[in-house]
Amino acid sequence: MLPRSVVPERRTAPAWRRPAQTALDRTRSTPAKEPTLSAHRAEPPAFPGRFTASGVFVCFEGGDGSGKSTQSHALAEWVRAEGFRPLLTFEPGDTPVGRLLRSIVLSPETGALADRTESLLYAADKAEHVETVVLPALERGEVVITDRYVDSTLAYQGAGRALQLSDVEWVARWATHDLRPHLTVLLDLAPTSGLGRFEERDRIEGESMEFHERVRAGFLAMADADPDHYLVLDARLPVADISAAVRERTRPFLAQAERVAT
Ligand SMILES: Nc1ncnc2c1ncn2[C@@H]1O[C@H](COP(=O)(O)OP(=O)(O)OP(=O)(O)O)[C@@H](O)[C@H]1O
Ligand SMILES: Cc1cn([C@H]2C[C@H](O)[C@@H](COP(=O)(O)O)O2)c(=O)[nH]c1=O
Repeated sequence: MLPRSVVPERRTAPAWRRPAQTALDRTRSTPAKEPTLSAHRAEPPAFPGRFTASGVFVCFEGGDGSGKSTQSHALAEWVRAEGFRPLLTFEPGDTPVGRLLRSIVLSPETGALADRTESLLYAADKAEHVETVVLPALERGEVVITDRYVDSTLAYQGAGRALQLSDVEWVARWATHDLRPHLTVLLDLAPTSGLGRFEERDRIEGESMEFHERVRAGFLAMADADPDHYLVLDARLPVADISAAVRERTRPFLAQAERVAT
């Protein structure tokens, strides 16, 4: 090994370490460089939200059993029929490490977890998901449809658990590069109805009704605060009616997706 004094200082990263420009670099609200550590200390960074200019990012949110999976599949089918490429995905668990995280957070055998541990495990799943699945697909101009995203952690860990919402949000926004869906569809349903749609309960579904009521209120508050990016639908409506409303709100965004070559 060379002594430190003769190792030339590298002022810029070598080309192989410099990331290529991504869809995220071309978002509408883009601090291209991470603030320095001292900047973080002086002024906590705000999270204004970043929306990619390529591809379309649609998210389904709502309580357990509200119909997210049914509707995400229906939207993906329609997107394909319209001549675009859908990428159907979900949180937690749609990456190799995410599968392990999912089994930890959802398996009843895990038992009690510290609220912060649970929050960080979900955040880790999101970080991996955004970096390896969501962003690359948006970069390719695809229509990414995710069953749950950051709002789920804001509702379940932020409103449901005894954690400071702003802390949960900071971690989740940081984990996801503050990437936001162009549209979030909130399927609103009373927890008694949603949980009544199936018999088995995972670790989170097994929480009290008060917990699930706080989660529902958390989702509704987020949608209320930002109507431009949310579509709230009554999840008791017939499946076909919900699908039609979702298609109508999604259609204008397809202009920024890549058509499949024919
Ligand atoms: N609009 C609807 N009306 C009545 N039943 C519905 C409706 N949408 C979905 N369902 C039924 O409710 C159950 C749960 O639906 P689905 O799996 O799509 O919900 P989910 O929100 O993805 O659930 P989870 O939170 O467990 O992931 C399924 O049996 C599905 O057929
Ligand atoms: C993404 C995310 C999810 N959860 C909870 C919500 C559900 O109870 C489960 C996921 O189960 P699903 O059948 O796949 O919907 O996890 C959460 O608490 N925090 C999150 O960030």
